[in-house]
Amino acid sequence: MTKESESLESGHGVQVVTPNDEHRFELDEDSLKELLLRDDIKHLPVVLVSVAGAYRKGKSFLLDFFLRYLDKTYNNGDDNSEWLGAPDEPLKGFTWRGGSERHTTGIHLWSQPFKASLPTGEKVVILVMDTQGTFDSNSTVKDNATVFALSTMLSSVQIYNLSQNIEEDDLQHLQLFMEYGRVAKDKMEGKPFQRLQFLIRDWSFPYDHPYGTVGGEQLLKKRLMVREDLHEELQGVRRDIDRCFEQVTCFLMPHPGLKVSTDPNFNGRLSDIDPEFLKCLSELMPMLLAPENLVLKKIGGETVKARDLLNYFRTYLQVFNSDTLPTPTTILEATAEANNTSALLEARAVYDKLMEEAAGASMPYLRDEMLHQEHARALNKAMHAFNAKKKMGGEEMANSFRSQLVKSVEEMFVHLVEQNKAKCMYHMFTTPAVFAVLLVLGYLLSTLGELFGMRLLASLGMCIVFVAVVLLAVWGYTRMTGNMREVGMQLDQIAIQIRAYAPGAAQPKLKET
Ligand SMILES: Nc1nc2c(ncn2[C@@H]2O[C@H](COP(=O)(O)OP(=O)(O)OP(=O)(O)O)[C@@H](O)[C@H]2O)c(=O)[nH]1
Ligand SMILES: [Mg+2]
Repeated sequence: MTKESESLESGHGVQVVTPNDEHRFELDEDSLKELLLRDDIKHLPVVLVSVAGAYRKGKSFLLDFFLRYLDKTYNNGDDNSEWLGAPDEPLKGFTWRGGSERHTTGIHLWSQPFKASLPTGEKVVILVMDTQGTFDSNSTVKDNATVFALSTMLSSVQIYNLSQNIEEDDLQHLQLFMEYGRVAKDKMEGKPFQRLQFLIRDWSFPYDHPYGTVGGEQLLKKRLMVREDLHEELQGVRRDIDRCFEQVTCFLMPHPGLKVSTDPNFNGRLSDIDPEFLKCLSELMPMLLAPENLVLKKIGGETVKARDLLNYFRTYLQVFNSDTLPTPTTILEATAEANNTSALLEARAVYDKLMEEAAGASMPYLRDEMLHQEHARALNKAMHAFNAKKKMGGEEMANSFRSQLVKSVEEMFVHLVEQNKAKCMYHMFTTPAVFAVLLVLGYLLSTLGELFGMRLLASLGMCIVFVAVVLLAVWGYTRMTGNMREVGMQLDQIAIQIRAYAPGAAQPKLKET
């Protein structure tokens, strides 16, 4: 399914992960498939921007500005100067609200993916993720860790939304991935995660560090500095953050004004927001979302495509739905399996495409040896595609997935052989029947011509009879002797074409591959 004309108004947040009463998380696979397997995006590399952090800190609110920026930049041409919108326009998108009770639960993705081109010309798709706030009174430590871990592992840009400052606790919450990252680092190419963006809301000390990137970098340097006097564990977290993320940045946001934080009737309109906050938003958006700053999701050194993401969602949900938090080794093994599965599915798609072109349901009958040749060629190409992908989990795991690929392809081939035979059987009956009907029609035409003294009609009838007899004889010869198979196939095609003119006649639909 392709959705060409989308406006922000018609989009909505899709809850793809929902917590249940037993503190487990359920994946809405159907919704996820509808989004990730769209024909126009499933093959595109993914940029996944997520916002995570404590509850009631303006995450969903901020994401709605992301959506406005993305919509103006990627759906409405090049000029995005007016992206902030009109002064009294209510802020829509992911639902947000005031009050002290938590609002967003589980994980939501925006229903409209944004298609973009990198400066290199490469086409990518940008997905936006909103997450459940952590540390509300309904969630356990495991719930919090799960949502945070899922969003960090699935995103290429994790925006860590913090209120007022970077505290030691905030760094501690990154511990689980840091341990994972440490284990993963030795087993995969490159750093396990891409970009970690600290976003400090309501920064109140611009005289220490100014709002925006400059102050953010100063603060980050201070907070992440590995000082000798720090406890061993605290030094470890700092080192791990650096080891695990390709890029760690920080941005200081001013307070948005009292209307935003305290007015129950505030609807997000710009005129109620402090201009300094809007100025900083205008600095932050291109820093994260302009084409030259987009960060692709990579796992095990391999770029993740939209359809692969489905696989990773499934895998991570399964891993995190155990009774206790999974160990880094368990997560790593699951990641390696998902990574091999993606390579397998991509290779299988290569085989399917080539065989569809050569012997798909709509293609004519193919001689047995040619069908085998096509199969060998397609399998070879599929193997090549599988081998070309960087894979985690070592040679042993890759071998096991390689065998699975061969097995699934061979099963498919059995089906293709049957389908091909069915096409042959179809012609076995159809072709002689068409030529026989032609013969009878010719005979009738010549008899009528004789009867009414119309010699031209009689001669035409005899010609048709003659041609039909020759066609029948040649076709019979090719079938009985197996000689001149190309000629036989040509005759089958001629019969199909003649039959297409017959009223109400159509070739029966053969089973789709
Ligand atoms: N103080 C302050 N309030 C903000 C800021 N941005 C948004 N708000 C307000 O914070 C409240 C909560 O906003 P949401 O976007 O729903 O917060 P959230 O983090 O998504 O909350 P949960 O979904 O419950 O985790 C709203 O009343 C917003 O107007 C900010 O930068 N500072
Ligand atoms: Mg929210």
